[in-house]
Amino acid sequence: MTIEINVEGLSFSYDSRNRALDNVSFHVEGERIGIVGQNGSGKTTLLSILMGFLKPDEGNVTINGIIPSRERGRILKVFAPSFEKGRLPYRMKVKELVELLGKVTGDPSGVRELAEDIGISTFMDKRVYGLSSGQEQLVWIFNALADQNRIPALDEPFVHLDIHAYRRVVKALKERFDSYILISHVPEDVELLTESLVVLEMGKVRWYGQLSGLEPAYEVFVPSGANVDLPGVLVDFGNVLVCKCSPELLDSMMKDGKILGYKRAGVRLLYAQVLD
Ligand SMILES: Nc1ncnc2c1ncn2[C@@H]1O[C@H](COP(=O)(O)OP(=O)(O)OP(=O)(O)O)[C@@H](O)[C@H]1O
Repeated sequence: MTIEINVEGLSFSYDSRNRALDNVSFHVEGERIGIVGQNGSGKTTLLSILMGFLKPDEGNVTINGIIPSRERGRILKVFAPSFEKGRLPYRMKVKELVELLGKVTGDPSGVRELAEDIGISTFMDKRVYGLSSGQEQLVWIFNALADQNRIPALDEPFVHLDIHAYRRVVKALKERFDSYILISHVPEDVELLTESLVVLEMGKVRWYGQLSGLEPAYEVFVPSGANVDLPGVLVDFGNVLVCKCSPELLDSMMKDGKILGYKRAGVRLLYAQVLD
């Protein structure tokens, strides 16, 4: 399902001193929407407004034609949000939550399969208060992915996850859902997992649009002694340099065998420019 978000002149303050969102306007449309920005840039606040948990001080917001501040019940029928600092019933055992979500969604076997796939079946007998941060985060993600009829809206879902859990969650998300909203401060996650993007900085929108419209760019890893004409050096590790690179330059450096590795970095470079 396509997600369409329209935001016009949105401002929100938690207190009189700081504006968490300051006259924000953007339009994004697509199946997989990313919201990226540095710490404190307003990502969670924006998602809380989109999901109807906070009311804008000023401005207009619609998501798939729904006005979240007026129609919270409707929003939560369409979207399943998962926040980084969520609240779960603390005394509940994980297996009780799995059973409950099985009943609520009417798909107990699908829900048990999801629990298995993302790895929470290994700590089913624990109560929520006894979970590690990563385990608790997995339970939150499980909660948001349990109902396949709702679109997950995930706030920093990978922060506490180890590489195995990260891979399992990404696989479950991509296999089960065509559409989702993903908030992250990690540009690589957004680049790999989304198609349409909003970049926030200090409560303002700095860029929005389709990732396909971004110029392809790479970061290459080069030994510092290599005799190469290097473009912008981003990081100097002493023995290895990380450099910004166009697709053409990457191609010729690869033919010359002069690089140790490379990765796609369109969003990272955009993000760095925005923050410069
Ligand atoms: N409950 C709150 N009370 C007061 N100020 C808050 C509250 N929650 C967030 N803020 C402030 O609002 C601003 C935006 O915070 P928000 O949590 O939306 O940012 P974020 O981009 O999600 O950050 P992070 O990547 O660190 O999670 C920050 O300056 C933050 O200090």
